[in-house]
Amino acid sequence: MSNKIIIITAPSGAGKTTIVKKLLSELPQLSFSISATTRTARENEVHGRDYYFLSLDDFHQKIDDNAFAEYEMVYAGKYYGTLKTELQRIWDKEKVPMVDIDVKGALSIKEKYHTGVLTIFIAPPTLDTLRVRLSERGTETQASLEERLGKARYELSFSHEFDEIVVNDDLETAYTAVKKLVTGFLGQ
Ligand SMILES: Nc1ncnc2c1ncn2[C@@H]1O[C@H](COP(=O)(O)OP(=O)(O)OP(=O)(O)O)[C@@H](O)[C@H]1O
Ligand SMILES: Nc1nc2c(ncn2[C@@H]2O[C@H](COP(=O)(O)O)[C@@H](O)[C@H]2O)c(=O)[nH]1
Repeated sequence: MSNKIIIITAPSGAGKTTIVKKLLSELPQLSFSISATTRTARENEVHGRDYYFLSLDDFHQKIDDNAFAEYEMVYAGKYYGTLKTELQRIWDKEKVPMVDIDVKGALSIKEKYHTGVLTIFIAPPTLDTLRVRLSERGTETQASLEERLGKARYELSFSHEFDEIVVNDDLETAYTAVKKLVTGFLGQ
């Protein structure tokens, strides 16, 4: 298999992680690209499964070593990045990295790797829906929720830069649309 990459991006709360998890459970050709981050682990998150949780010093060292395919300061002064070694680890298994990252990071990878990259933007039906979903997920403080919603307005203006846009209103409908795009890209 050639070195393909699938990127799913969206404003926080649009549902990309929900869709990505289901794709990973149904398509064994895919493997989750584990990002590095300087944010602290949430309850139930495991180092090396959900993220590589790094100290700020370690993250800076990897920036200096040019170890990232892309990285961004995404929220609350915390860095998130896709390690080149992570993409290679997945390609070495003859699988396709499933990359779940923010909009700017997605645009960087698209620009850097050009061919063999499928980019899908998951759009929320409305900004109000995002607020409800993030509140009900129960992971955000009032301040972090407002930060994510503020960024969402900006990120939505980049949706046209991606190969495909899928609106996640009804989850099953959105998932079916994304799966069709992914299997088409994988050549099935
Ligand atoms: N179509 C949908 N209808 C209703 N709720 C949904 C739908 N899709 C996802 N959700 C719920 O919305 C919340 C946000 O979804 P999810 O965590 O997948 O978003 P995300 O885009 O990955 O956010 P983040 O970037 O912050 O990780 C979750 O609680 C999820 O169960
Ligand atoms: N640019 C990157 N963005 C990333 C990466 N890994 C995750 N993310 C995005 O960060 C936010 C917040 O995630 P959370 O786990 O704190 O809720 C979310 O939008 C992710 O998609 C990455 O490597 N690079």
